Amino acid sequence: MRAPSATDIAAGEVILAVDNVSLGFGGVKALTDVSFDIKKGEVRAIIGPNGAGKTSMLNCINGFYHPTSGRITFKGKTRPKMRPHEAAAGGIARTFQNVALFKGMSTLDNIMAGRTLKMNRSFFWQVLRHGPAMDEEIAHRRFVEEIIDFLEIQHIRKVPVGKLPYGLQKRVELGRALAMEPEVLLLDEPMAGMNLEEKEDMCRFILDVSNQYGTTIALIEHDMGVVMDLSDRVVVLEYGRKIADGTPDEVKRNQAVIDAYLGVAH
Ligand SMILES: Nc1ncnc2c1ncn2[C@@H]1O[C@H](COP(=O)(O)OP(=O)(O)OP(=O)(O)O)[C@@H](O)[C@H]1O
Repeated sequence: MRAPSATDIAAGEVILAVDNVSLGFGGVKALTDVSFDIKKGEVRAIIGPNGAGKTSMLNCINGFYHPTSGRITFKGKTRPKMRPHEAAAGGIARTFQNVALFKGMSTLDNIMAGRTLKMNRSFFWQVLRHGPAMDEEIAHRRFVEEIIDFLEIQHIRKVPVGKLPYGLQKRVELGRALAMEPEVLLLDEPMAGMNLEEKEDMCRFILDVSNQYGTTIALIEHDMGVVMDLSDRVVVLEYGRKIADGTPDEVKRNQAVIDAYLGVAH
């Protein structure tokens, strides 16, 4: 989907690094001194019990929160403080735990909304829908149609997303994130609230995004079967601290992880 550029990191190299990141809300320490990296092209899971700091970590990575201390490096450069739309324009897109779409708008328009970041023509030309802006809009629409085909949602392209079953809404949200042509895609509980069939479909699309487009994916997921099937590496948080990091098999056998999920006090 995305053409390689000279500044691209090679597959398997670190594309994003989290170094000693801490985040506090008043007296609550959501994250304490967390470090891990994400390699280009991998599927990286972030797991942990409720309140472990997983969403806070994604929010730090996409600029929604600013770490109290520590740093985040993206493509070899320390990330300055930035807002989510700046992070998205820079190549980091995300989806949310609860679907965040324009419910009254169609599937097509929601995905097109994700594309606005890529639009170069001035508002003046866009309003006129004339000349260069028209050519650009046609190219963007073609790109969005490709995503719609890829996600097999042609049959709902005109349907307002508020009328769609939950599983399909999550798929549209994935489409909107893909419309930004992200280098790193952050997925916050992409299977939450889905039935088994919807989960299987979503798993397949996530793997296809990874395999066909080489998009780097970091995901938070509670379903351990899904995590073990999808991920190349898993980082585990508990009470805002990293307690394990490794392949799914390594993490599954890690005693601290077993204890955390069984609720054993440390
Ligand atoms: N905006 C906020 N203000 C105050 N405390 C917060 C805020 N966001 C998160 N927290 C606290 O930070 C800690 C980590 O929360 P976070 O949502 O990151 O965990 P999580 O692992 O994503 O949990 P879950 O699996 O339940 O979604 C929790 O104690 C939470 O209450």
